[in-house]
Amino acid sequence: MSIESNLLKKERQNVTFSVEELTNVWDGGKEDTEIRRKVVKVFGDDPVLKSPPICTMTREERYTEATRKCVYIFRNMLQKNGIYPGSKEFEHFWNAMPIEYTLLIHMGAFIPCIMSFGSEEQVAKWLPLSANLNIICTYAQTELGHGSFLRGLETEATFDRETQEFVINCPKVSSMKWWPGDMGLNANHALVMANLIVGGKKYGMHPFMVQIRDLSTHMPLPGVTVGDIGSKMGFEAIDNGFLYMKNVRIPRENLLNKNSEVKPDGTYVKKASDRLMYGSMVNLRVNLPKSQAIDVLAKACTIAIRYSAVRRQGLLNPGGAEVAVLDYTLQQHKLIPQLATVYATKFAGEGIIKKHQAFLQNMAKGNISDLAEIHALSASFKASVSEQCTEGVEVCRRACGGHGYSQASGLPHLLSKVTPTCTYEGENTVLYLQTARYLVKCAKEKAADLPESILFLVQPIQNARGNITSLDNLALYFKNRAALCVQAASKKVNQMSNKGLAMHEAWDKSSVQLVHATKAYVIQYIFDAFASFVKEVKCSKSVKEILEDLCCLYGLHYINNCSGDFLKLGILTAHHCNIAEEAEIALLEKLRPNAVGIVDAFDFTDSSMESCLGAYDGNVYERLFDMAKLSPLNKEPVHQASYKYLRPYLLEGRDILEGAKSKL
Ligand SMILES: CCCCCCCCCCCCCC(=O)SCCNC(=O)CCNC(=O)[C@H](O)C(C)(C)COP(=O)(O)OP(=O)(O)OC[C@H]1O[C@@H](n2cnc3c(N)ncnc32)[C@H](O)[C@@H]1OP(=O)(O)O
Ligand SMILES: Cc1cc2nc3c(=O)[nH]c(=O)nc-3n(C[C@H](O)[C@H](O)[C@H](O)COP(=O)(O)OP(=O)(O)OC[C@H]3O[C@@H](n4cnc5c(N)ncnc54)[C@H](O)[C@@H]3O)c2cc1C
Repeated sequence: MSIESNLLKKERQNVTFSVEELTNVWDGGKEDTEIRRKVVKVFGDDPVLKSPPICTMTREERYTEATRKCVYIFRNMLQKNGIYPGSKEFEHFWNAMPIEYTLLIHMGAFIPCIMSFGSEEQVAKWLPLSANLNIICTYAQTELGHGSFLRGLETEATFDRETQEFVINCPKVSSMKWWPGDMGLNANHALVMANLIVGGKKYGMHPFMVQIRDLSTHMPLPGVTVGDIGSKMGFEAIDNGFLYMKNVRIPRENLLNKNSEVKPDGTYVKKASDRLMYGSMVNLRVNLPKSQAIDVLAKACTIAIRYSAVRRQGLLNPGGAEVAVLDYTLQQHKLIPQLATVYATKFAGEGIIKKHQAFLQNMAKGNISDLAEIHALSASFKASVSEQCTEGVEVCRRACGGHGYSQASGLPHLLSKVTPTCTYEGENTVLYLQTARYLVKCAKEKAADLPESILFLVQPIQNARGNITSLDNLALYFKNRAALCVQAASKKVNQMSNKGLAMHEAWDKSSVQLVHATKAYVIQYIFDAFASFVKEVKCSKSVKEILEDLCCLYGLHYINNCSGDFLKLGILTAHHCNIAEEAEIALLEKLRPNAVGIVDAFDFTDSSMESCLGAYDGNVYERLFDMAKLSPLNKEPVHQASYKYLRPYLLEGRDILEGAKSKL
């Protein structure tokens, strides 16, 4: 056993709680852990799902491998192993997925969309075809020229009464669809968001099913120009695409018409609120943070903490032995708060998923009264979580020094996976502003008219009592800060508008404060949800203590990072801030011996991380060397480029050196 493996073994011997029990809490119960492990095992044992490490493959190989595996998973594995949407197994399915996958938009965005936008007949037609991969469909909303401002989308769907068809057109280069996943190479259909035009009148954005490729040859259909947009910062296995449509005709029935319809005579019938057009985005904003951001940070923490426990560099005691870098307070200050973020966002996110499910049940009965609240909550939650996780993964990457820059660490891959979560499914600033709009409205309402999650905005500020680092007091500080920030931002909007500025100008001039206030709102939500979870969870004293410490650390770390705000608003004094700072450092020291145990509890398999630094056995140096040997550049002892371009000068060098030698 290597020295490094031994070091991790010792770390595990010092853990003071049951790792298995914390895994159960993380998964949602013992039974869930068993189900997740069963699913992970089925995937892990299957030889068809084995691939070379991604850092040894070209983009084309990565796309091909990911497509091969995903077709196999979706066509052969899910049904055979009882992994159906809605089942417990399906909830844990993301944990088992290969490190790179395609068909994500088809399965994760298009299928939920057809179910929310399609009539019963349309769902009956398209759902089985798409579930069986008989058609591959992308979600084509964003255009080259517009992504955030959906009213600016330019693609048109004009009704032709004579032929009972819609004619789809991208009038300008800027109107072509750009970015949709699975569209460049795999899709033969696109759910196109286009402006509906009937009899010269514009009705705004509507969803249309458009066939883009021939069903037998897979060649683009007449009028369709489609392809891959090229290499990106990450997502290299995915064929994000462009789609340019010129006079593409589709039958009238291809307008997804659960919420609105065009009758054969051209009459436009609106059946439900326009807002439901945005429903698919709410659905993804609620559901994607867990698999695309929180789990990504959890993996980065696992890699960085295991590595920091075996990486020995420098001395703490002059004359003593070299220490693991995790023993430095500053390394703990980088990494352990990231663990707290993983826990806080995961448990807060579960609350939002439950709220969304309740909303969907009410919507099925025709009640959409909670739409504004769930939109505001999901928009700011997606924005805040993606931001926190992206920053966290980069902290983990840099905390691994030089090796964190190597693809072999697995960290660059995780960073390039998490960073676009700040952009897709709504650019974060744009989403924060959406929530701000809701908060400013709520701040003017009477308590009786507000949902419980927002009541604190209009209630009197309460003072904290007793220990300033208790979870109750921390929750109160966050609530007070959010309420004061929202009130201040609303006041600024009103003052500017009272001075004579038009509302949109007053809004823009206040937007820095509005986004700041929204961030304060969503952090209080996350902290409150995590603190409530910690209070209520049934588990042993030792596991509860870990969760309480992580929750307290989440609060303190945040407060210490923006203490100026708390001081400015009069919520904390300088004395309180000093106490908070010392309390955070004390918590880091307390959690340090359990850090490896806490990341072990995530229970990630080595193959799900593909990291030489983060493997369970801690054998980092041998793994790095083995991976370097697999580099395609090492295939031959002399690379052609060195031979071709350098050799003439090297030969000159040889002659000079050997000439010098013969003169001696
Ligand atoms: C398990 C599953 C995992 C799956 C993993 C998949 C991985 C995925 C991988 C990658 C996937 C990537 C896939 C992709 O990236 S797909 C592309 C995603 N694109 C976006 O998200 C675009 C972002 N832009 C927008 O959402 C809109 O244009 C906004 C909202 C910004 C403005 O728009 P607009 O200018 O038209 O509207 P308005 O501001 O006048 O507001 C009008 C009113 O509407 C209300 N409103 C606005 N929005 C919503 C809403 N959503 N629900 C309910 N209500 C909403 C709003 O509060 C206001 O209400 P009120 O104040 O008047 O009362
Ligand atoms: C990896 C990836 C996958 C994607 N997959 C899909 C897909 O499957 N389907 C699909 O349709 N789209 C997809 N997209 C597109 C994505 O949804 C958009 O890029 C996203 O919505 C942001 O829009 P934008 O690019 O127009 O940004 P812009 O809005 O142009 O943002 C540029 C800057 O302008 C700022 N800004 C914009 N509006 C405002 C405002 N009102 N106030 C203040 N600041 C503002 C933003 O904050 C940002 O700083 C994907 C994108 C990526 C990166």
